[in-house]
Amino acid sequence: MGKRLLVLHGPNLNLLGEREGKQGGRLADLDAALTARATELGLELKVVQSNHEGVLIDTLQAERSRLDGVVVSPAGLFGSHPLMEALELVGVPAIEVYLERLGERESVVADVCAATIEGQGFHSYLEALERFANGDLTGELTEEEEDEEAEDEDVEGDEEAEDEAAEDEDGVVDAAWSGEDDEAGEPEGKGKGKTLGRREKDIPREKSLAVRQPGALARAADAPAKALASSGGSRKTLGRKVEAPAASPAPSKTLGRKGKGAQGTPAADFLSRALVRQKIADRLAGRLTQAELAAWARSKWSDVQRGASAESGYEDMLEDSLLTLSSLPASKLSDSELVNMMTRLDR
Ligand SMILES: O=C1C[C@@](O)(C(=O)O)C[C@@H](O)[C@@H]1O
Repeated sequence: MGKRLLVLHGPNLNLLGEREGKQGGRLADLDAALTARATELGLELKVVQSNHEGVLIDTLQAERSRLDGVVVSPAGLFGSHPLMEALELVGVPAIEVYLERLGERESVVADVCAATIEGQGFHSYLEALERFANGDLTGELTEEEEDEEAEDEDVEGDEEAEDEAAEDEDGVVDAAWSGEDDEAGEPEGKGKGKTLGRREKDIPREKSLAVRQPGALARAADAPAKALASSGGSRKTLGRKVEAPAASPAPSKTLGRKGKGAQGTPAADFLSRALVRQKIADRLAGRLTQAELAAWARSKWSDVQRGASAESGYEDMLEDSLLTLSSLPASKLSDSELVNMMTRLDR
């Protein structure tokens, strides 16, 4: 059984892409891309969107006993203390994602998440899935350490499968994960008997993956460092902003239209895998139309023919990708084909 992840989409993400009036880049496209990637990675997903903080929290609590991880996209609830507390209480490793950059907005939810991935459109979520799959939640492990994590999880996964076989007898787990209308708010006591508010040492290793959930005390100590890492320099104390970031861009109020922040943004004039991935992510998030992406790819391809340099060792891969993307309006690549291309460009 693969790892089970809960993807929580926060308020207004049900309207993703609609405000722009463009085709594509909607929540259904995002969910399709997530499902496709999860299948490739051997992950099991449950995806819930709600405009209500309480429903997100109820879902977390109801699902907690069967989760290996949470991908939380708080959207406007980035400052939610109740959501942060729920994540901490359920003690399941979580990664926080945003389509756009947070900019000056201070996430409280970040305090209990292993990582925040922002500003990469759909790719923010896809990156989170990949991190859960390889066990490197912070994206900081070396390849060797990643392999060790994966090996450990294989062994522990076998043991867990035996436990689950017994639990599945009542049908609760399977029904909840295959049913479309699984209601939030399942009564307590149906799960595996894990307790809320578990301390770090009680979290089974396979649940903790590469990173432990910080407890309340650890959070106070860790928060400034993590806040610095994820917000580009601003400091915070448990979600309260102390000092505005010096050179942070203005907060973005739009859905899926910007997201081109400095952190991790590839240089636009140098052809790299990161740049092509970014353009595909822009397309998937509705920031670029098919025609715009194709025009961009054609012009980059022409630049390369005229001798412009490209990321060393990946010239052929980049040229092939540009050629494929150039004919986008004619060939109409599906979202999952675009996601696959991003994945190839990530290797
Ligand atoms: O809907 C959105 C997009 C967003 O959720 C993001 O992921 O970047 C951030 C929210 O503030 C905004 O309302």
